[in-house]
Amino acid sequence: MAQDASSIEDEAFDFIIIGGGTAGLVLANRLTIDPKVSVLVIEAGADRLKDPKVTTPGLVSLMYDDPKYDWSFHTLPQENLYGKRVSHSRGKVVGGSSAINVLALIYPAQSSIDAWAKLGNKGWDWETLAPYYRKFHTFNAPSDETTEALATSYIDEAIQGKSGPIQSCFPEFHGPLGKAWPETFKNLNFALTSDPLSGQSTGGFTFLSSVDPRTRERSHAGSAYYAPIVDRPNLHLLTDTLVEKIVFAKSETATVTATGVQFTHKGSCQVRKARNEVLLCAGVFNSPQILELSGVGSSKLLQSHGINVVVESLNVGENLQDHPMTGMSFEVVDGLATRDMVRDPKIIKGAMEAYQSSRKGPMSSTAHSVASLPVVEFLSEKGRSELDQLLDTCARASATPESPPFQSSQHAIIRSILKSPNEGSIIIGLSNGQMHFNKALQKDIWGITDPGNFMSFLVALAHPFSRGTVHISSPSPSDPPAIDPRYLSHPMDVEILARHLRFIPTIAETQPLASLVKEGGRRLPENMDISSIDAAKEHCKRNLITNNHPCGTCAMLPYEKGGVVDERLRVFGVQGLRVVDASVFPMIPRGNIQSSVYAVAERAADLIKEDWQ
Ligand SMILES: Cc1cc2nc3c(=O)[nH]c(=O)nc-3n(C[C@H](O)[C@H](O)[C@H](O)COP(=O)(O)OP(=O)(O)OC[C@H]3O[C@@H](n4cnc5c(N)ncnc54)[C@H](O)[C@@H]3O)c2cc1C
Repeated sequence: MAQDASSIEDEAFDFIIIGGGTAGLVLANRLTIDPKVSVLVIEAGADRLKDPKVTTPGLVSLMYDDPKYDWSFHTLPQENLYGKRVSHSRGKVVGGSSAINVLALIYPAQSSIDAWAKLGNKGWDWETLAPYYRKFHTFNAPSDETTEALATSYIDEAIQGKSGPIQSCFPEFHGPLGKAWPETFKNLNFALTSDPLSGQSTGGFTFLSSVDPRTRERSHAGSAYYAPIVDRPNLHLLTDTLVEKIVFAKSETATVTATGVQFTHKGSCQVRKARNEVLLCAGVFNSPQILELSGVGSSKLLQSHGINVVVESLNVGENLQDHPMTGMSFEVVDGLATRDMVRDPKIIKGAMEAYQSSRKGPMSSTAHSVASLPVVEFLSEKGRSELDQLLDTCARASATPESPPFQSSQHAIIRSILKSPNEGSIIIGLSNGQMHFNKALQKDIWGITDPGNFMSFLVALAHPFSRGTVHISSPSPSDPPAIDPRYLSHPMDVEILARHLRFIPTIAETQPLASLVKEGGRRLPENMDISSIDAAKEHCKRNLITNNHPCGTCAMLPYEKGGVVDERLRVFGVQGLRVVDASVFPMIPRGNIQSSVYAVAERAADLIKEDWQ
């Protein structure tokens, strides 16, 4: 249970978990099933399990850029985005980013996960991981009315999770937009090919949400993995506590072992010992930061900040990947209700009352329409040869003597995915409200500042070539790390994104969605020009945001290929230390990544238990 550090003054623990977020709480739950195993979780944020902003799906955007919930990171000025600093929310509460995300439960393509094995990680292929995508969740079937309206009969119940902690369900509140979406993609010859959990699908569909259908509240690592076991005597959680560094011991034979964790709690600096292992689950930006602050990283960088080098590990903080996203908004026909209507306080009041009294209405759900497509222009014979030419030109432009060690094998995998007509290279989402892609802060991107009601199309690159970095900016644990995703630094990324962007008007002009777009209505951004590829590329550069899926900064790869952890997630060069969170993904999977974080953490729990049997 959550407690004061003074009440656990002299204790050592079998495992100390740094970060009570998505992956950290999966480990906490699974490891403490054995009452003989003691676990301490240390979380920088507060316990807000009962906070309506966390629990109510429709209130999600109120948490962004609020330090009570959000680390509110910003990238360094991005060279290819005219110096824009892209804002990155990250959950700073019990449950981590799963407590503030937009609840989309989407599964990756098989090829995305098989890529991990191809890169040298034995046992990390789809076949091994598929059971873990089922283990973390329980699927809840929709009503007949929803099955009909949102075309959800694609669900193959045989492959869905039956007893996992996270609850998945479809929204029972939906309007004409959600209904029109799957039908529109069918009319574009992009009907969903199979249940996405098969790893084999492309096409447009209604996706599941991480919502508990009994309460219509968010189902996240905090509510589903931690809250039910809060009374286990072998589990301890310290909240509002910032980890400063991992403590190491060096043996006579120079073996380095993680022996504990140093943290600040209520203004005092303290250390707790770990008998077995320290499990670093602080997320894609903070995990590499904590390794570097602890002396694990590039000696050149650490020495420049006056930090003692414990283990030289050149790849910490490298290999940062994300799904860059852009899009546009279309005004909808008069009378069609969208999220924009919440600008009227009476409507918010009514929606909140409906949610509180019967768990119904707009507050009970978030966006639920998505599609995964290949580049349509590249499907013809002419298009295929254009793609080959582009790939060759871009490969020449990006190959430099300083190319990172993982680049050529990762790029070969992306090339083969792009060339397959059965793989999606983009995720297109629909949001029922206006969006402002040229803004930097999350709250401004989602702000309802323009008159009128809109629908927005979001286009996110599923398989980016660009790779960035995150490194400490100072020796102080309180200073945010320097985040540099190097968005669009590989020329192929903007080529793909621009082509998909130009496909949006075709979607908007296809029935039945077309009948919901206002004739002669406004479009955002105003004066948008995507009439040529070059103009569309310019739109991408000026209107790029993140789809919030950064990963890869403590990559699971062979060391010489750019790895930080091995295939049992153990940090190279150190005993008793693993990383378990989105930072270990060697390559970003297609689609939203929380399902992969849960699956990886479930598998990690099994690996840890196996090693300590
Ligand atoms: C705004 C947003 C929307 C998203 N939407 C979706 C979506 O709809 N669907 C989807 O699939 N994915 C979504 N994602 C992505 C997904 O939620 C994350 O990738 C995933 O939850 C990350 O899990 P994690 O375990 O790696 O890190 P986190 O869940 O972020 O956990 C890290 C934890 O470590 C703690 N921590 C960090 N540093 C320290 C320190 N020094 N001391 C103590 N504690 C520390 C943090 O406070 C946090 O609780 C979204 C993410 C965001 C931010």
